[in-house]
Amino acid sequence: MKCFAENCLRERALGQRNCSFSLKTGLHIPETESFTMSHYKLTYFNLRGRGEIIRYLFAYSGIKYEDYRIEWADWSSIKPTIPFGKVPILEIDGVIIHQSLAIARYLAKENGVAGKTPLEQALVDAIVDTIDDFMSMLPWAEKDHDVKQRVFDDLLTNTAPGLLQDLEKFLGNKNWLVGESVTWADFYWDVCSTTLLSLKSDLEDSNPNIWVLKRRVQALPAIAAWIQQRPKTIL
Ligand SMILES: N[C@@H](CCC(=O)N[C@@H](CS)C(=O)NCC(=O)O)C(=O)O
Repeated sequence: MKCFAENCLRERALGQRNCSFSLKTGLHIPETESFTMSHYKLTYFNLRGRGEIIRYLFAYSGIKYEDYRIEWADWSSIKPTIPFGKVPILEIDGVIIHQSLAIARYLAKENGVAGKTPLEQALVDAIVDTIDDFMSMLPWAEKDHDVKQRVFDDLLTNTAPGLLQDLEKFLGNKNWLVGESVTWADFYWDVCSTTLLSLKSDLEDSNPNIWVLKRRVQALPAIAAWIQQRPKTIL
């Protein structure tokens, strides 16, 4: 039987721990024969988009996963097979989780970057949701090119600076957005700000501390390696 002792979960996912679980004693028993490594399959498009925060968490944790990237041409036939019809989804040993932030939060909890206490976790979630509120206002799927351009310009010029100022204030002189160590809120800031800068590079001209934070995230060895090796896509 698989061991679910808390301190074994991460090592098991990494394939570093072989253990089983005694129903008699409730303790884990280091053994090899019962060991099975979870299989993770991420399904998304060939974009950073809403899949990238999940890829960051896999990169940071070192857990192996299948990074399945759907071709646009295949999407209409794949969509009906996906629960709720949207991606990203993450399959873990046959269980499917949908919603990018639910997936990311799960991986963050499993890998110790969700915040150290319930209060920190609430603050991390609040920052992620605040950034996500803005990213979700951008009309990604708008068909009318002129309307899309106009709304993007308006949001990036008139709304984004206020958000960045608020984040700068929240961060203050701290190294990380929440607590004493990196959390997935820092990852989400890096992922989303990369997209924002690709749309409007002069956003970097003010609010210096949040851009220092971005460089701090990108300097984490596992994240730096992922950025270097990931497929190059526009978004
Ligand atoms: N809130 C969802 C949004 C999911 C979503 O809208 N996904 C888009 C791609 S970013 C999608 O599947 N679009 C294709 C479609 O709706 O047919 C999440 O964060 O996962």
